[in-house]
Amino acid sequence: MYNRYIPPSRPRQPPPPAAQDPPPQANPPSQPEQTNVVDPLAPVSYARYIPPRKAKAVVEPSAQTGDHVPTESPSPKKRKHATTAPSHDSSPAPMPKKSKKSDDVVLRGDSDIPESPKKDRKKTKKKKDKRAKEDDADPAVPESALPDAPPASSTVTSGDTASISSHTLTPDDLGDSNREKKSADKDEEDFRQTEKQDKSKKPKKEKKKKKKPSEVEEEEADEDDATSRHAAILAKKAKSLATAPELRSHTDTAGPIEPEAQPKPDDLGKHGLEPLPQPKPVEADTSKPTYDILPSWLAEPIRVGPDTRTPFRDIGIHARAAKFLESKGFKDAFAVQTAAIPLLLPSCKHRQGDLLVAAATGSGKTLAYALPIVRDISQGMVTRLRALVVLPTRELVSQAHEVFKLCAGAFDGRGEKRVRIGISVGSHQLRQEQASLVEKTERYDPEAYQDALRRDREAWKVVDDDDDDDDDDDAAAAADPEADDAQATTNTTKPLLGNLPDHVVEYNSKVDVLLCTPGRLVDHIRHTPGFTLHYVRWLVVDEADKLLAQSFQGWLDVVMPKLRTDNVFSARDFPDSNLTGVRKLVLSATLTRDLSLLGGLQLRRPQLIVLEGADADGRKPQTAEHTLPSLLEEFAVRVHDPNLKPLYLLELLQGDYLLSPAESATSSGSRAEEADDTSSDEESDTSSSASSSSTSSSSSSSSSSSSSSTSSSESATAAAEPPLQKTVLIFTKSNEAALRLSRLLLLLQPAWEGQTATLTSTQKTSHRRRILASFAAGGSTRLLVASDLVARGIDLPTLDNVVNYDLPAGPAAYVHRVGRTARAGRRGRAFSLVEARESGWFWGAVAKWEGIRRSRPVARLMIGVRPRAEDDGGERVGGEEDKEKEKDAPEPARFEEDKMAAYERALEELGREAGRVKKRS
Ligand SMILES: Nc1ncnc2c1ncn2[C@@H]1O[C@H](COP(=O)(O)OP(=O)(O)OP(=O)(O)O)[C@@H](O)[C@H]1O
Repeated sequence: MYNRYIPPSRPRQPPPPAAQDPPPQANPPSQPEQTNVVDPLAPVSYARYIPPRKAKAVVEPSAQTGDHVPTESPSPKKRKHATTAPSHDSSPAPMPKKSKKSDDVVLRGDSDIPESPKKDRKKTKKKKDKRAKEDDADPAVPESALPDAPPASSTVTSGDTASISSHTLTPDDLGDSNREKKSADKDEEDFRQTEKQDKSKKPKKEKKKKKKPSEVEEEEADEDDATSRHAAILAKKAKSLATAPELRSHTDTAGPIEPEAQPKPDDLGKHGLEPLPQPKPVEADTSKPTYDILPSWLAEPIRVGPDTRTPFRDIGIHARAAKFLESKGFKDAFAVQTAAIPLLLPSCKHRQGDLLVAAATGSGKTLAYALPIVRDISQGMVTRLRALVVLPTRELVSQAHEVFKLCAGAFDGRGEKRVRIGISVGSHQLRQEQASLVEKTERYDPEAYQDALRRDREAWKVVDDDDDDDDDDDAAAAADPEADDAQATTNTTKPLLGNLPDHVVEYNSKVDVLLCTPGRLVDHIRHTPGFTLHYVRWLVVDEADKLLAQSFQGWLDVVMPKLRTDNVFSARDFPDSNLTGVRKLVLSATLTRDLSLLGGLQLRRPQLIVLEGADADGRKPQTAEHTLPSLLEEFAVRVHDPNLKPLYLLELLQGDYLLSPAESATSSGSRAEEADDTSSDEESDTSSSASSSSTSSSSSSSSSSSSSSTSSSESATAAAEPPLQKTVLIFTKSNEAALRLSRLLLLLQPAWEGQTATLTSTQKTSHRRRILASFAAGGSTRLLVASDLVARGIDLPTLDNVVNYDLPAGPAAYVHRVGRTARAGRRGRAFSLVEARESGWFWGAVAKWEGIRRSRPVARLMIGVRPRAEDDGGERVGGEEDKEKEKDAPEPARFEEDKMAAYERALEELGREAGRVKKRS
């Protein structure tokens, strides 16, 4: 049943148009009426909410809606649908017709037979209504009976009533008068809302329509179209509702839909239910994970126990060289040397290819590659650049330089070529280095001279031809390093005109082996005339994980193509074997197993040597990523209060925790105890200014000289404090932290003044070298505070203790840091100060990580004085290892009061000194 809400009468004048909707540009505010009439949206919104008017006429007296009927009806003239909406008693002639329609609705609701009011409709309307009637009569209307696409525009006429009737009388709805009533009520509500919104517009529309009845007729015709469209849509819905149970029952009974049991494509099309295109099902990945398909050389490395020792003679080093080595303290070959050297000698006829070595710090990797390389080169006659050794830092270059010089001495005999070794680290100007690496001479060669002359003339011709755009080309060449490379190649392969007649310029390498940092190597490749890699047959990448992981000016991309080209016939032939090409040696204590990184090296027939013994718990050895020296002891010192960290360090340095030199020396073949200056009588082949024999004992700390302001009590303490006997390398997180800690230690212990040094990357290279030499040679320096600069590769044979005052950035850095001690078969100790917030990371990623192979677990060390539970008298618990009850001791460590007071005074003094430095700068 439908009801109609007739709004109460309102002021008749329409609201000012400008106040509600800003008028469009074409209709200025001065013509509000016209604006309303041409508004294209108005009829559409109105059409959507037209109420079922006839029904309302029938039920108007109903008590349900009676309350809403206004006492005063608006004038018929003001209402647009005076001819279409029969809600008002004063409606003119169409009113009876509408009443009849209303009756029809009621009838249809009861009898399921749609009766259409056809008589006063146009011909088209009749046809469409007839079709709608047929649809209603038969819910399973075939698709062919559906109406065509609806017209683009539609207006509302009384035909809408029929459409609404059709909606309420679908087969499913029939007999459910309550639902119909609710639906009608809802429609009525909607209409009321819409009517309220459109009220201001209606009177004008009505007025206009009254004036033009023909327009009203047209609108009625359009509304008929809309009606038929609605009817078609509803018929479609009815049809799909009718087929739905059928489909559902089919699915329920048949279980999963078989391909043949699915609805026919025609049916799916009818309902718009065509299946969407689906992606192909993903096939299950049956390939093996990468760790299972590692190349055999990586999966099955050559394993060697760390304690293996073999006389050099037994691994192919001839007697004289072996004797020379023995005289320098290298009696037997270490494990890694025992495994590697035979594979690199020409006597090895089997599988001569590239070699990768993953062996602990201090295991003697440098000698393992230096010895066979020098031996090979010593078999030749002419000096050519035959070996490139790339290292990440200057310090490592100069350290490896010493080992190569030692080996050169071992193979410097009758019938052998004296091997010349050069370094390039960027500490000198490029021009200086160029002069030390390449020699420029002139050779008499008329034929080559004529050839060079011809090329020279051709080059000038080309220059003349291209004169116009010369500038552009130069700029492009300058910006293109490849062009530089090409030019450098031409310079070295084709002789240039000399200054003397019939003479050509000739470049000769002054070195057989070049030890270099990657950046400087790239500089020489690009900018040094005559510098060529054509004859290189050894490429060593030491500390390979670092060199491959960091770009270093993309050095590998520059170097590798140079090693591929074979411009000079048989230039890379090995003298006493049938091998040719470049052999690559890749080494590190933390060697990467990342094949994508190693791929850049284009390895040929590689083999991997892994230095490893039994695990701490005696299990079968397994390949761990990193291996620590077997004689290294590790300790974790729990720092309860980070503010007191320097006191923990002081306590550690003064206590009995550190290893003494007497304790660290073992009988395992170490040459540390017989350390002497092996290089003093070596002739230097290069312009290197390295003078490792300097053993200046002066403290290097820039701030270590000032100690005058220490208090008398401190001086007294200092006088009582014996000088340090043990050697300690303390790592901090930065240069600044190293300087500060170093100064603080001296303020706390002035007696260590001449024994403490600081090493940072901000210092001059020569200064750093002096400090390191002093420390390595067992000079007066006992305490070295350093940043990570010396964490990797630096060989300090007499160093017994390492302290991680600040923890390193990662496990690999830890391995390299602690690996500065316990080298070459000596014992060593490493202490890490661990704050509470670092504890989880340290134990998880370092101390208990399976990726680090260690011969014994990391021990816990408690430092300081902690109150005893019973008497608060204080109990010294330092030195007790790994006691479960002390693991998470809640109460912080205490330090004696005089130590605390001295610490506070030292901090104050440090603050004052920092203030003075600030003022000065
Ligand atoms: N056969 C040997 N006999 C005695 N001492 C040796 C022998 N080989 C090497 N050494 C000494 O062992 C120490 C460590 O050698 P080296 O620096 O080559 O180790 P490494 O494996 O390269 O260490 P790192 O990974 O830290 O760079 C050096 O002091 C070296 O002189």
